[in-house]
Amino acid sequence: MTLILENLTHAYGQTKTLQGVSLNVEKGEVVSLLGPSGCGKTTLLRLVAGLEHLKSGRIELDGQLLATEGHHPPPETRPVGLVFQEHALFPGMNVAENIMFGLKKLPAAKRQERCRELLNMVGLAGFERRKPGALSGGQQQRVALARALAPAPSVMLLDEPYASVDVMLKREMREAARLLLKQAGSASILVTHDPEEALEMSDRIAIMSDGRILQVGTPEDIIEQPLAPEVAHLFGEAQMLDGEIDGDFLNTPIGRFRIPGGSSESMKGKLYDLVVRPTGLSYHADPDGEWIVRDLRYSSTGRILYLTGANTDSLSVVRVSTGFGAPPVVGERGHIDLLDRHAFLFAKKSH
Ligand SMILES: Nc1ncnc2c1ncn2[C@@H]1O[C@H](COP(=O)(O)OP(=O)(O)OP(=O)(O)O)[C@@H](O)[C@H]1O
Repeated sequence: MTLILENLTHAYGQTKTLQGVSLNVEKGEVVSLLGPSGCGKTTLLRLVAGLEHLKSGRIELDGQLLATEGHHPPPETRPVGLVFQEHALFPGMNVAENIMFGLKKLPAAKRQERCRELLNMVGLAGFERRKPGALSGGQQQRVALARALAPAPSVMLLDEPYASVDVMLKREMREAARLLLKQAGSASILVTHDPEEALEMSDRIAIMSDGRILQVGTPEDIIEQPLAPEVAHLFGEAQMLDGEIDGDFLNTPIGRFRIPGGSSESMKGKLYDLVVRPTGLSYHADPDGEWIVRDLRYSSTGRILYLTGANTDSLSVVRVSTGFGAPPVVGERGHIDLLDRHAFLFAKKSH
């Protein structure tokens, strides 16, 4: 076990930012913190980096205490590499000088050897003498990654590093960065609010909300077995609907759905959140059906149908995934079935 965060709390004045966060990150593992703006992701990174003082809890690295209440070693003494969105390369230094900045303790020959190695790793051999201003955004980001990795830190912290990169480049950079981080063997934490980025980059994802971690798991766990509506809602174009159990059906404002396997006695009359992805529903045409096809869209994984309830005036749609067979006709009626996968019922908490 490399990095252990234990029951961390933090507040800026009266605002509680972290409320008892615990997380372990193994050597060579990439863990993403995923959650909405303001949930405390950056604060968690800043605590590990030493840019904020911990109010309570402890941070351990390789069995050694790194920080706790009253013990805050300064950032430059921590074996931590940082990559932020605004990559903060030194504009007056060339690429090689930027990368070698954290290697001052090494003899010059070793420094240059490490710099060459890193430039090869990030695919920028030959760019040594360029100034950051003469590089593309993607190249600057790779230099920032090389600079952070140069001293071989035990921990790498990345805060929305690809937020300003265009979509096509983003995928390539994420793949390359993940391989580099795995190769470097650091315990890495990546902050993002983009579920796709978390899925592409991570061995595990920690879903955060309001200063707490709601769930930690592999991408597969998080997608297939979400433990809270907020978690289920993040992935795969999910929709969240309020509903009340009525026999074996869930009545929602936009229509009713049969519950696969029926409802149990204890569910009857209770309020639920239904979180459903288009892939969690199936459709078949039926002139007596309770749903009307309003629109459809082609996607790389099949067609998405947009349906409204035939017995409501609501124009709110439910999205249903179908295959590539003959498309339904706009205006036709049909049935929708909730499937066992990708449709999740969560009992509403009573207040
Ligand atoms: N220096 C500060 N002083 C006071 N409040 C702060 C400070 N930094 C952050 N906060 C507040 O703490 C909360 C958590 O902020 P934090 O930056 O950790 O969230 P985040 O999840 O990283 O958000 P984002 O995705 O927008 O960067 C927010 O309510 C924010 O307004």
